[in-house]
Amino acid sequence: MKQPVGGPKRCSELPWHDTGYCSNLPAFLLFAFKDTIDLSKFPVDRIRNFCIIAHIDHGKSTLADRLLEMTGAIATTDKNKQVLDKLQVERERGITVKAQTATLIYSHQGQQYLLNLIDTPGHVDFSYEVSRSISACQGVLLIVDANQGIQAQTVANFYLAFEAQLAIIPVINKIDLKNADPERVETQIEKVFDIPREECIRISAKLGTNVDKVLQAVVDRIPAPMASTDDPFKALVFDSNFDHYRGVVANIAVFGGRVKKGDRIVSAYLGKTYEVNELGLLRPHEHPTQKLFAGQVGYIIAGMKDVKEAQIGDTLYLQEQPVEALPGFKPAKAMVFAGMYPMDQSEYQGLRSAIERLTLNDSSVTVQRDSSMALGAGWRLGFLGLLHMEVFNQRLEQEYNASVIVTAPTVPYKAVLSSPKLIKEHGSEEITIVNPAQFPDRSVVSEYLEPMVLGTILSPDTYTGKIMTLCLNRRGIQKNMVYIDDQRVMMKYLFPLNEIVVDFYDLLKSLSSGYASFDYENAGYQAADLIKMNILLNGQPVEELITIVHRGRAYSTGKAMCERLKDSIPRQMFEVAVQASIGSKVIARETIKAYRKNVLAKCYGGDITRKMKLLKKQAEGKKKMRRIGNVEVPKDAFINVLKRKDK
Ligand SMILES: Nc1nc2c(ncn2[C@@H]2O[C@H](COP(=O)(O)OP(=O)(O)OP(=O)(O)O)[C@@H](O)[C@H]2O)c(=O)[nH]1
Repeated sequence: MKQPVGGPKRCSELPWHDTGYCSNLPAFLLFAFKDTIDLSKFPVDRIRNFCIIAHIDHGKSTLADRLLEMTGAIATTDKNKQVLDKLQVERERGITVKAQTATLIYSHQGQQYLLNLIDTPGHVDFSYEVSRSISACQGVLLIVDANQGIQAQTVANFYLAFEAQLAIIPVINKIDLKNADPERVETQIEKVFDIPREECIRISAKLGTNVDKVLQAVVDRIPAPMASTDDPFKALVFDSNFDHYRGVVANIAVFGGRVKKGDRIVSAYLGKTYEVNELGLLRPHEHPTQKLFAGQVGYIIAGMKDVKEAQIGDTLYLQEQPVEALPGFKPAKAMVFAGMYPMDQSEYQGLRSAIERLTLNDSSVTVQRDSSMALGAGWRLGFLGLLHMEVFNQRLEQEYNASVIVTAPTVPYKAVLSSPKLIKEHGSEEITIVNPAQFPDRSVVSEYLEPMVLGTILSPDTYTGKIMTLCLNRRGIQKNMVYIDDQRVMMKYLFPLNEIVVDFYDLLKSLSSGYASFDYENAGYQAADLIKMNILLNGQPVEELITIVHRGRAYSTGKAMCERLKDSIPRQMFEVAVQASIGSKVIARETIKAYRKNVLAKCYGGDITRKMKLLKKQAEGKKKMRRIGNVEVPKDAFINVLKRKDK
């Protein structure tokens, strides 16, 4: 592998390589981890594997910081803020995107315990990360904010843990807040989850209050993993990362036996054999050890060159001791698709390599090559949700300095074909359409299907009326409505995914002054009367703006899209007609008046440097535009065009 100039040294070149403490960490950190951990000293009954689950911002990462501090995994300083949120985007947005693992050593009643903690993301788009973290655990800490109470993701995450039959420890966080009402939250927990209020632990993760009780509860209430070192080695891959120097680093939970450096292991999924180069614990940084035993959670590096080789949910076993594969997971299903194009075709290669590298670490993104008349060569990417897409985009810009145009997101529609010729061509009667430009015509289709979701909304009851109107506007069908205490309601709605994917959550938040929360789960497909709507700029159809709409909504959606395009496309030197059409019939039109922006108009006199500065600024602004036909379109216009302004 090529050594980057000035990059970190490879393990084998570091002076302490032979000591078994090698890692890509800087030296001062390495010495901090020079405590030898004899893992064989931790029999399975003194191991606890648990994850922290909660609604966004209820304090998972802050609690994880405190647990790491209290067990000595990191030093106690006020600088420990969301230590497990390692990505720049996580720190900027204050959200967890990727689940992280940390092994803690905890002394309780004279005994040492090995605790494996997995901090998981709270947002609905990343619930896939939660479900796979759960599969490596026997218990969860369910965190609920003492002020906000149970929210939509609390409910969704509770059910993930409940269905997996894990021990659930309810933890009420932020009791230091002035408006904290732990009594009320306990009532909600009793009512919604049927957990006795006595089981709740009231804490302040920020101040560290009662966090020791959480550690005790982990040991007392979460069962040890059911695994034996006498069994053949068997491990579940529950996460993986790509490291440019060492290849794939797979996070594993050992369900039986033991594995050591130099062992030859087999991936049950691919049937390929690898040699174990390195393994160890995550504390939370990599801490190499000689072996991993049944019940433990750690990482393994075995010369896998692509994350596809370390399939999430795969089983690893020793070459000489084949075992039956563990159940694994359903692959994450992309629910939102969008085109991604370089701002300029000369940046195509750079963007391609950035996308490839980023998808190496995020196997839930699907990538297909695509091209368009206006935007040139690009890709069609599939994401778990809109936030996932935004985070991916932000990471491309921040970590790879790539500037991209993202087209309007769409959901995966299906069509049942009626034309025998097309059925033969596609090899099946039912096709999935992820690019609206390829939406088949009604004449060759017997039925269109759209993806549905079951949404859960929790809100104070004062906003119920407004929320019901919003849901109705989004073709929602109410399935259920219950009070979870004397002021808060939980509503269940069946929605077409397309209606909630772009801006539903923002609108729900703003009409409830931030108090309502929303989560959803897939609910299959339903037949729908769908049509393809074109958008034309000066008579030229723009493929990237083709949208699939429900027939009953075509007129209002077309009108709204034209209005929003009028707002986002700046005036040009000529008049621009923005039209929405169905087939050849124009259903809406807006006109952008001609205008010539003379940036020097206010520049009196002959200050040449000032003039140059203004002209440079204008040129930079133009770089963020894309020419479609003869019209300059800002890159954000493609995505903003779908954002509605429901009342
Ligand atoms: N007052 C108070 N604030 C807290 C407490 N715990 C966490 N916070 C704050 O709540 C905010 C969210 O905390 P995080 O730990 O990032 O929450 P999270 O659940 O990990 O968030 P996601 O990763 O986005 O799901 C931060 O501003 C924390 O400082 C607490 O006990 N008291």
